[in-house]
Amino acid sequence: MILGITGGMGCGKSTVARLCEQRGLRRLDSDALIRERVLTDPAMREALRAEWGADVAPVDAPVNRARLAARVFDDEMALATLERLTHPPLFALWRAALRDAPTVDWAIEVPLLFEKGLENWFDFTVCVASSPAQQLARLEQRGLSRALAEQRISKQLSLARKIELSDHVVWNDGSLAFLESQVDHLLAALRTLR
Ligand SMILES: CC(C)(COP(=O)(O)OP(=O)(O)OC[C@H]1O[C@@H](n2cnc3c(N)ncnc32)[C@H](O)[C@@H]1O)[C@@H](O)C(=O)NCCC(=O)NCCS
Ligand SMILES: Nc1ncnc2c1ncn2[C@@H]1O[C@H](COP(=O)(O)OP(=O)(O)OP(=O)(O)O)[C@@H](O)[C@H]1O
Repeated sequence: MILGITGGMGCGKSTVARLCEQRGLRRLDSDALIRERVLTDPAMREALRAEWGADVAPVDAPVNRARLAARVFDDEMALATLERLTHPPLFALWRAALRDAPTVDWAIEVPLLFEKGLENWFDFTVCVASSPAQQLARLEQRGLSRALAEQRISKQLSLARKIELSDHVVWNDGSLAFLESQVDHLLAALRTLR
């Protein structure tokens, strides 16, 4: 079983994926793969330097993600360029992981699952959702300003549309215990469908 976990930024995708992992699924976090495997690749850093300069992708230091974010999230062409560079290596990493362990159950976090038409990778899609107030509060708590959070959220499909498109919805406005009980119910239901 391959679960695709999507949802609003900061709504709790990673938290749900970790709960799935604790319940025996293997987890892949697309943001972490981009950060740790894709943006660290020397050829990628060179491509980013050619596009946005050495203050974004220095020769002797890691890519400055805050500067890169500032360049792309207010410029649609720049965001498209970054996605064109980073998505193929991300998909190659997914493919290799799935190929190496074809019989395990997977929970894959994919922020842009519907935006990029990635449904066919997954047996089931799950949207993790919360109220806008809760979403912004959690993002602010993590140090992202309200303005930057809203700018990034505006580049994604609306949460309402993600809810409509997904097979299952986990509502994460309450306690962690409530979230855990929803994940337990969901996995029990999905396991009977296999
Ligand atoms: C711009 C970057 C460097 C900013 O890094 P940063 O550490 O600040 O954020 P991080 O990668 O942890 O992403 C946090 C959240 O931002 C949102 N986000 C990331 N990329 C995008 C994007 N292309 N479009 C809309 N929202 C995005 C997602 O909700 C994600 O969960 C980074 O997000 C990036 O390289 N993005 C492009 C790759 C991508 O499209 N990733 C999503 C693959 S499904
Ligand atoms: N039910 C909850 N109760 C309390 N805190 C929570 C709950 N769910 C998530 N959080 C916290 O909210 C923050 C955002 O959650 P998480 O990182 O799982 O979201 P995300 O959707 O993966 O975010 P991003 O889109 O930025 O990758 C984290 O600090 C997490 O610990």
